[in-house]
Amino acid sequence: MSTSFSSLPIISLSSLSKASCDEAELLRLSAELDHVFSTTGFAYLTDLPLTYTHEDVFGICDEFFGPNGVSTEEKMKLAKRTFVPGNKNTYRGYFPPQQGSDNLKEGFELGTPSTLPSSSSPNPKFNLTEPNVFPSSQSFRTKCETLHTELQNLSTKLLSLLAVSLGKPSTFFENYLTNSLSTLRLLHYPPVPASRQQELICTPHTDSGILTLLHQDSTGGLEVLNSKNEWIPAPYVPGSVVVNIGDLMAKVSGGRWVATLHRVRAAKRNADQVKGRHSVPFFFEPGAECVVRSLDGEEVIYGKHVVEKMSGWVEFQDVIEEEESGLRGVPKAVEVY
Ligand SMILES: O=C(O)CCC(=O)C(=O)O
Ligand SMILES: [Fe+2]
Repeated sequence: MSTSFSSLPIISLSSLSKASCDEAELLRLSAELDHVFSTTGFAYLTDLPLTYTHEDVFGICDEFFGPNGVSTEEKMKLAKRTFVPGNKNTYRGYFPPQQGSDNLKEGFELGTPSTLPSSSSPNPKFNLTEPNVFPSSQSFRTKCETLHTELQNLSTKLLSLLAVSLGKPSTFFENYLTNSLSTLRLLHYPPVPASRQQELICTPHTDSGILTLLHQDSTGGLEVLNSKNEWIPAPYVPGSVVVNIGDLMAKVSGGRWVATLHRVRAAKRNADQVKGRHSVPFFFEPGAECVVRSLDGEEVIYGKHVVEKMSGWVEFQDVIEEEESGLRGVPKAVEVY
């Protein structure tokens, strides 16, 4: 159960960067993670074992979404097939703002830089293991791939700490790593007009998967729900990423950990907020064929779980057919992990 917290706890990961890690320190860190996931479900992680800075991350966003970034024409070449029926990519790539919905964000998504063996998709409309697509800039691609690799490594370390906190061997979640479908998502919420300040730009949701690591810019607006039904602001803490667990991991833990509701409201606008908001969630995901077992014995195939989660997404709708019959409507929802 989520508790009546009034701010998110901060956990230092400095011990993960040390050449030789003290066993007692790792046990303490594992207990700390267990505590936050059993109470708030959310925390800030600081002293990160990452080689790039917060500025580097948002520099990447600017390279894609900024005024000198990727042109609309090039973005549409990278758009998923739902948005551009002639394109090959179904699962990775660009998604444009959804006109007509209250959720005007655009995003660019990639999976692992490694080639994944193809897997029989639970739904023929999506190829979960398809290769990434990128704009022409090689340096943009390299930076995105580095970010993905480092966040995957960090997630791997967190998973072994979480395994220990459950009284299991540190390798307990190792089967999640084979052909992992983890997704790195660059997000841009365009600035909202003054009349819409404080309105929701990302509707309340829990993340559906295992573990999320979120880089957010300093715009603010992220809020997390506590047990008293109060929305607690989670502003940017310098040098941090926000970590939270998803519905599936809450289930894996037999309900010990909590997947907490969160949302984003448009921040009060000031002169330097012409860019809108950028955030970069990394969703740690097992492989499509991974059997995710809960402590209470339930099992789900991860690929099946993903496709079920997507049933509310715009990609899931038969847009091409609807377009052909002139019926294209407002999507039910945009992607939320
Ligand atoms: O943009 C944010 O800060 C949060 C995004 C988020 O919660 C999500 O994509 O699941
Ligand atoms: Fe989320």
